[in-house]
Amino acid sequence: MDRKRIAGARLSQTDRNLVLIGMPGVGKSTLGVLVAKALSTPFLDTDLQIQAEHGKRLHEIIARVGLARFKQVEEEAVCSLAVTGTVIATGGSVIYSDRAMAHLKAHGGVLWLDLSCPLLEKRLGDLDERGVVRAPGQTLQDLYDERRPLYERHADVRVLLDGLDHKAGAAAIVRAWQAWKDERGRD
Ligand SMILES: Nc1ncnc2c1ncn2[C@@H]1O[C@H](COP(=O)(O)OP(=O)(O)O)[C@@H](O)[C@H]1O
Ligand SMILES: O=C(O)C1=C[C@@H](OP(=O)(O)O)[C@@H](O)[C@H](O)C1
Ligand SMILES: [Mg+2]
Repeated sequence: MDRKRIAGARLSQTDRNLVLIGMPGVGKSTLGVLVAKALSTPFLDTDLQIQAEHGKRLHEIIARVGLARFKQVEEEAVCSLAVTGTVIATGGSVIYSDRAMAHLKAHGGVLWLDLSCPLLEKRLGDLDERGVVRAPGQTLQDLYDERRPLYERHADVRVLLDGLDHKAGAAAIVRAWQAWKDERGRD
């Protein structure tokens, strides 16, 4: 379906995308797949789209083009999405782009996956190997403090994942999604 048709269409409730945002390592990509399986929807990971377009890993793209350009690349990739009824895992830095977030929100509900910073720290290895949009010397805690208000601002719902394994985390997301739709009178 092309973007014009989506923009002009009245999305039915089931057409809404379920959009996952949150810090790197919180589980958007892995839990997103489980949620898509549970809801019998397609799954799309914007990071994988960007990697496939460039034929490179994210940290290599960031190293090559720099942080500012990477944010533009991410914004362009997100703004060109034209899917419906899909679980979308975003990259953790997408919330720096108001334009990307507006595009995602126009066609979806946004769930912020949150995990306390010490738990996140335990889970993540070398941030440089992972490829994270951060200034030199910025710690994970610094990044969490910087981004928390942005995730909060852009999210329709926050899902706290502390103490939940993959299965329980995915189930919590599905519950939060259904509750959000029920609250808004959606199916
Ligand atoms: N609920 C969870 N409990 C334990 N480990 C998890 C959980 N969710 C994700 N992980 C692990 O954390 C790592 C990062 O997950 P990933 O989905 O890549 O995060 P993101 O896409 O948000 O950066 C992966 O190794 C994944 O298996
Ligand atoms: O938070 C970030 O700065 C980033 C997170 C990555 O995705 P995940 O959130 O899936 O790790 C990826 O988009 C990119 O390397 C930048
Ligand atoms: Mg991911």
